[in-house]
Amino acid sequence: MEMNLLQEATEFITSCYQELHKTQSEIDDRISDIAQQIQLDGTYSHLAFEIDYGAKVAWRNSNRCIGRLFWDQMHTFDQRHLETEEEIFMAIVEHMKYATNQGRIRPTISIFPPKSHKHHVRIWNHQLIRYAGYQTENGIIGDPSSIEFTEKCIELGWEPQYGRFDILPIVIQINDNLPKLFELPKSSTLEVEIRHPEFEWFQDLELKWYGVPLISDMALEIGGLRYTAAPFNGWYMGTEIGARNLADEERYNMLPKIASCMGIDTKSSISLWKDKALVELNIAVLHSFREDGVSIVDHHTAAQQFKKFEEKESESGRNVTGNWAWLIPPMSPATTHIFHKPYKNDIVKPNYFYQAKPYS
Ligand code: HEM
Ligand SMILES: N=C(Nc1cccc(CNC[C@@H]2CCCN2)c1)c1cccs1
Repeated sequence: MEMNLLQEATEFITSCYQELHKTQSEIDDRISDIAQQIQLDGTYSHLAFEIDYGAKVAWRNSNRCIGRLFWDQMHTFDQRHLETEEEIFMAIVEHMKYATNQGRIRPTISIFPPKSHKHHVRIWNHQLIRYAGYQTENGIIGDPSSIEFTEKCIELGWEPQYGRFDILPIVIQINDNLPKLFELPKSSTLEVEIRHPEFEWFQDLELKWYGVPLISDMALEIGGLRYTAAPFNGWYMGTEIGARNLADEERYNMLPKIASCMGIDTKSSISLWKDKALVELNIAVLHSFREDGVSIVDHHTAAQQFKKFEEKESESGRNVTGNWAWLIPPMSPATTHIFHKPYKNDIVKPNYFYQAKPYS
């Protein structure tokens, strides 16, 4: 059933204040204060501790996330006072430097003004750091999943470089103004060159990936308010890079090349050449990040951490919700406990949600 703003706010304040061991009278006072704000203004605003807690619980409620053990250890940058695209871009660079931390990645979220009648902030990027993709007459260059957004950037004046790993500009739009483009400084985009611990030839593939995954296109919903620009980061699980981004046929499609460099017959599947290439690519990703001191987790360790999360949640008297198809890793899924049990995919708020693309 559809809840109105006051009902959503009441539900959030009640659960948030109870979990923070506040008194019933504090809850009642806060709710009547919010009711007054909504009466007067049609909306309300969160206190700093409410928004910090809401962002953490939204992570705890993210059914597709295997990394939730650390849900209460995230840094929140409260940037709700910022008004211009330039200020927002500077805050994004500050977030990236803080989160990167020379490789010892810190889970971090920056929260820009929520959607209201006055303003609506959108970051057009899917992730703050991502490689461009180009459809050219002799094939695709770069990341195929970025082709549409790259074309948009070029339309808005961005100069294409037609390389395999060109970092895209940040595109920020406020209300219906023309979106503004900003180039990221090199110092804010740590990258890892992929090499293999045994195969010398691996580095000749000239593969690399960026160190910090920073999702910037999801909306954070807390107590009925929608934060449409709230970029967040954690660290990578190795399979995201090694079993999807560099492996998928519609991404960098590296498995045939790796298998042939390994001298494996790729003509028939029965040699399991794809699987052998996949394992070595993932070994290379984990090895390179680890050797460069950039945080990363292998899918076995991540699954163990998720198990601990499940145990901690039940100790706290909370049910764990999850999306099984997303929680199992894309490599050797049945070697994790996740594969062998069901999860209820109920949607609980606060949470992070997809939102309509701001461009067509
Ligand atoms: C700290 C390390 C973290 C790790 C290793 C991790 C791992 C993952 C992985 C592997 C996925 C699946 C992504 C995919 O298959 O495309 C995922 C999904 C997700 N994670 Fe985490 N995560 C971490 C931190 C976070 C943080 C800090 C947040 C938010 C505050 C978060 C929120 C989410 C959400 C919302 C999804 C679903 C995204 C979608 O539906 O497309 N995660 N996570
Ligand atoms: N390790 C991460 N991976 C991650 C998390 C959320 C979303 C995504 C991107 N998911 C969408 C892509 C594109 C289609 C299927 N996967 C990656 C994190 C990103 C930000 C915080 S943790």
